[in-house]
Amino acid sequence: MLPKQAEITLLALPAALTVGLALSFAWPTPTALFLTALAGLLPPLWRLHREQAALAALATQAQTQKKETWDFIRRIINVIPYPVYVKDARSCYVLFNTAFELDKAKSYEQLIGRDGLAPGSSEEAIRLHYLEDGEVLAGRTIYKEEHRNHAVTGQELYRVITKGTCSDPTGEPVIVGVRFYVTEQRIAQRSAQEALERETALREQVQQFVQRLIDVIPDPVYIKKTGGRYVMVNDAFAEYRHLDKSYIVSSAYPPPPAPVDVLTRQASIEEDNSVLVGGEILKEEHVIRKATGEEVFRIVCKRHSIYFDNEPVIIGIDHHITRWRVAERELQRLAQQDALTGIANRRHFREEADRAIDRAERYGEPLSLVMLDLDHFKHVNDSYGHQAGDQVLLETVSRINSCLRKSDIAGRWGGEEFVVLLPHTDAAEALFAAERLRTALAASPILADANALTITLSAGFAQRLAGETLDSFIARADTALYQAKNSGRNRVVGFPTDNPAPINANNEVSI
Ligand SMILES: Nc1nc2c(ncn2[C@@H]2O[C@H](COP(=O)(O)OP(=O)(O)OP(=O)(O)O)[C@@H](O)[C@H]2O)c(=O)[nH]1
Repeated sequence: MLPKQAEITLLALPAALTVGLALSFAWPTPTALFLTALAGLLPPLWRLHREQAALAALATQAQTQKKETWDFIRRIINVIPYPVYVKDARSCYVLFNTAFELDKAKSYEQLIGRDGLAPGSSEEAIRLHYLEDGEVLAGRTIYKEEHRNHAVTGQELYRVITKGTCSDPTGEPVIVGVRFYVTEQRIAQRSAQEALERETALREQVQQFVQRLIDVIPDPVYIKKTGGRYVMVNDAFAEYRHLDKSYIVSSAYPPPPAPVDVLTRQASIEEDNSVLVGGEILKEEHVIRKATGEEVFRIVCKRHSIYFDNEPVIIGIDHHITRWRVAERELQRLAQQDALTGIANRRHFREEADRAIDRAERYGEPLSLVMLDLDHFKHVNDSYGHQAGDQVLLETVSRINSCLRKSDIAGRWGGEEFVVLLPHTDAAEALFAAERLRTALAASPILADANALTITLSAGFAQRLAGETLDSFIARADTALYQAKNSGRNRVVGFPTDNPAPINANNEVSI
């Protein structure tokens, strides 16, 4: 647009030309000539005027178009619910949406054309602000997440900020920034993480408690996953396996197999598989044999369960009862044995004799019994002492045992009285067996407390009659023994099988 004076000048020039020409024809003075010359400048000045006017119009149009474009872009970005802004090369806001105004908690007027720095920002904050904008203008793209509190409301915020550069409609470089809020997601993530951490801590506490609980149990207890992977074992289990507890549960795959034979192990694997799919194993007392040959008595219980990580597991307890069984066996042995001589006591002998009678009855086999009594044993005790008497009893049993077959059963009937059961033996064979016993004792003196004592015994024997009870059987042998004592001692007397009546002198068998 030309200034007003220039327009007046240009409009005055045609008038000056007209006046100049009229005067030069009528009165050709220097003034007229000057005016004529001035009028000659008219065409170029007019052209200049037109060109300047056109330029001014173009500039006005460009400004209008830029404003329209800016307004259009602003309408577009106003639709975006996240703060979006454009800054010029001086880091001042030239365009932004209403979400950005709300985000900054400032009005349009407070933001437009300003750098947006909070009043009182530190020099370092200002420096970094311009440094980052400078880098963006140089081509760097910013992508960062910030965790902060809202300047006005104090609300906790998480936002992802992106900044890049491009040219504005006039070709000037600008910074385009977008703030994307992820507060809800991040808080939800954080809550989930905190919940997970709480659950993990709780799980560890529960695991520690369970560990302490099972460590109190004196029997091996374990929790096992598929493939024999142990996830928890107690002290007793580690001790039984002779392995470190942490090694058993941390070893990748799987710990050394249990020290049992192959068949036992295979059976155990099959049991595990059935429990893992929901079964249950309860094995009453049974015996396994360790590789060392040692017997282990136990009661096994395996139950299906779900571990903390939702995997199926076996909770197992091996109730070891070996020491009770060993003690029980020992008690049984003691209850069955005579304390001094170690052979069967009267009660156990009767049990064994009952079984032998059953067998003999079933198979129709002969069965004989010999009652033995030391002669004048009281005299040994009285003369040499009780201890010497004991030594005599021990040696007597030793000699009795040396004369018997494996299937024969010897017992102490009481005091210095013994009983021997002879399976598969009839009266004739029993006579020889009893005589062998008598001879074995009388053959050589017994050394008792440095005294060589010649000891003899008397014996009575009987062959069992079909259907006869043990008491009757013993009574007949005892009757024969009584007869042996009465007829002089150191002898064997049999109760005849063909005459179950009480013995008398005529049917006595004596040697
Ligand atoms: N040292 C010892 N003596 C025992 C034991 N049990 C019983 N006696 C003794 O054995 C003796 C048995 O004596 P008696 O029943 O009179 O019989 P005996 O002296 O052998 O006479 P006869 O049988 O008639 O030949 C008693 O003195 C008992 O005290 C024992 O375990 N050890």
